[in-house]
Amino acid sequence: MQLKNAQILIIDDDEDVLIALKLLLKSKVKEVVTNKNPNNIERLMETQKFDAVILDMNFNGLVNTGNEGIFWLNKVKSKHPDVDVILITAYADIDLAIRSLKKGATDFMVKPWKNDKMVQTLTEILKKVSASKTNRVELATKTEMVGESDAINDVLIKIKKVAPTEANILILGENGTGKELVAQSIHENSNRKDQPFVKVDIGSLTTSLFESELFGYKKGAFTDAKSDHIGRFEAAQGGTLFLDEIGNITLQQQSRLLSVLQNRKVIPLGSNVPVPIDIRLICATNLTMSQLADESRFRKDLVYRINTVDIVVPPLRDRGNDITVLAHHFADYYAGKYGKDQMKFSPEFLHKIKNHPFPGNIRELQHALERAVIMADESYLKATDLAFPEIEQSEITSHQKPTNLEDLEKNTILTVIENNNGNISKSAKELGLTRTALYRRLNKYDL
Ligand SMILES: Nc1ncnc2c1ncn2[C@@H]1O[C@H](COP(=O)(O)OP(=O)(O)OP(=O)(O)O)[C@@H](O)[C@H]1O
Repeated sequence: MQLKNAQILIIDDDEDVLIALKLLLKSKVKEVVTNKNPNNIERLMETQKFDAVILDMNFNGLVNTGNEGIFWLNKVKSKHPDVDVILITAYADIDLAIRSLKKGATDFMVKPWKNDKMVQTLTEILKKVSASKTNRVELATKTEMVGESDAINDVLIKIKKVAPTEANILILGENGTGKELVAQSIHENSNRKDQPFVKVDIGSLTTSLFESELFGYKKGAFTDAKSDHIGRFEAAQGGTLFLDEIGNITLQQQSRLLSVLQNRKVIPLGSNVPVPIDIRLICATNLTMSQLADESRFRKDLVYRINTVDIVVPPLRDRGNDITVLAHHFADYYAGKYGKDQMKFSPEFLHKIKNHPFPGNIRELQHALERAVIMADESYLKATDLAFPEIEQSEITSHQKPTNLEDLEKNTILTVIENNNGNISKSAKELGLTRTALYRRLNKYDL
């Protein structure tokens, strides 16, 4: 990344430091946000994406041990491992420098810093590829698989292991979790990457289309067969065939598929000449393994055949902070697509997104963000810009809805503040509280 595109957060309780750094960096980077209170770091970093944080080490004027800096460094790194942190301190201390570097700081500066050294350090840090800074598994993929959670990292580790093999892969996961993206990643990281990747939504093929689509046909094989047509198996020759929604095919279709996979040959309709096929097979389904094991629904021998290795893609609700990371990713993407400024999130927007169960997973989040970016009047996404489709809402089971009193109170407070455009006095009045009582509740719920 180039310095001019970077967004930098500076946290220091010394106003003069904040002003000096802002003046130095303002014209060189995309955005500089300054703040005096380290307690605000978490909120700031959730509502906006930062590429680097410049962090003071001594917030308590009385004790200059630097421990506070390391405490806040740990906080930043635990939630945002990709973000570079440069620590600054007025007290040169080599032990402290080494300690902070071991704890994940990218660099360390002593006050007063030299302006050109600060700019040079930032430039060099941002130039580095993020892959070298985290233990996230990096894959060669055209479509980026965004996410920092352990759950998605486990999937990436598995992809990296299985991709170079010829093993048949079965991908399991709820709708919209990214199964197709996983299949593409496997192909793009395999030895077949320069050959075709062919996707067939096999679950939606009617009985009559099943064979002609998959195995092809010869001219005259049936009334509408005006010319020869190669099937998807042949189209994927040398590459990867991705059969999506495999759990939805009939027992008869399963037996046809099994025989092709066993013989590694297809016979196009209207022909009696078998065509040898060389494909790597990846299948996907939103059924669980135990549903697939139900023999009245799915042939056991076919399950064995398609499933040398299985990869389970976790639902979004089990991916922790990935919801925020993906939301920023889609907000940036759609802001670019629709020619808008980069979007920031209001705390209420963030709260709403973090508390939605996302039954439609990443696809639902993606659509919600696209809509929010389109509807937003300014470059600040508010909770009211966020709407979740009825179709997904109906799938939310009652136990996922907030039922405890604290959640209800929290949601009511957020809605009222939003309706009053963030005006605390008006919101307190509407809620029948004093301003202090409202602030106490905002504090209690970390809002
Ligand atoms: N980790 C990710 N990072 C960025 N985008 C993602 C990620 N995972 C999924 N997506 C996006 O979410 C959408 C849904 O993903 P995908 O089609 O791969 O899901 P799926 O599980 O195959 O869905 P279905 O079961 O409905 O076929 C796509 O637009 C995809 O690009």
